[in-house]
Amino acid sequence: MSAIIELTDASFGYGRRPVLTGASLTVERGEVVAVLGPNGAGKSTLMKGILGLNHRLGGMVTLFGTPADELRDRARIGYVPQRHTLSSSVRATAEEIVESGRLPRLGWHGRLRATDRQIVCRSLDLVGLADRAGTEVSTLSGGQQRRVLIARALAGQPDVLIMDEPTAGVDAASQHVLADVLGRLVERGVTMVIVTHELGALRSLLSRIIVVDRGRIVFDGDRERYAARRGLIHHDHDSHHHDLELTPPPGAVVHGPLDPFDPRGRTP
Ligand SMILES: Nc1ncnc2c1ncn2[C@@H]1O[C@H](COP(=O)(O)OP(=O)(O)OP(=O)(O)O)[C@@H](O)[C@H]1O
Repeated sequence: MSAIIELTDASFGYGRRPVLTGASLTVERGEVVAVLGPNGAGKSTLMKGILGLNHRLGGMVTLFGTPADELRDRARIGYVPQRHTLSSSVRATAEEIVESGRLPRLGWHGRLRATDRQIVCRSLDLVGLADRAGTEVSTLSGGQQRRVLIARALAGQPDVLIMDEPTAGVDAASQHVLADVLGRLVERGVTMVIVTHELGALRSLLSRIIVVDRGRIVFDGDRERYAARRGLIHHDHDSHHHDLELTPPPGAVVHGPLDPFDPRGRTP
């Protein structure tokens, strides 16, 4: 069976400016991959690159065995963007928001049928918000809104869920609830790529860890290998990254030739 995501020497950026270069990686069905790295390293750029939301400046992206540009069924990839909560001006219930995630799956008639409604209910249930279906989202907490957005992505029945910092900016209690939600998805075999600053409660769920630093993938391995190499990782306490701020450790996976450009050296 083909890999869900396959990048071969891929470079992504904005306009013609490269931000992440020489990225090669494969995500197989059922894997749960964390993407770690300091602020501005290029983690979101990597996610957006996979989704085709920025410019690919080189290399190949293959999704479900098809070159990304030729993939018709975009709904196969669920995406929960970074720092995304719902605006207080959104007047919709949790259920209505989750229903909107079902739109790409509706037939020509464009109406929700009984099976669609069941999927919407199940998605809300999976994120622990079944009892809030009729609640206005603007009255929900930040953590609950994030869960509504995860449910919206799930309602599209994606083959892979890409989440950019699902636990960022929510309180500790909500972080644990979110980790439980992700745990339930792992039990169901949902393939996930999760950008995160802290492995924290997610650690036990992960099958692989990828580290991005200064626009390069500098580590790609399982939890054991990551734990073994962590000692080689240099901590920077000025950063709000609790897990790491690193320079490429010896033997790290660095694809392609070293790149002279350093995104952090640039003026915004
Ligand atoms: N839309 C954009 N247009 C131009 N440059 C951008 C854009 N988005 C990000 N960048 C630049 O790309 C670089 C990497 O940013 P990116 O958001 O990918 O990092 P990140 O690792 O996700 O950081 P963080 O942990 O802070 O979210 C930064 O220098 C940033 O300024």
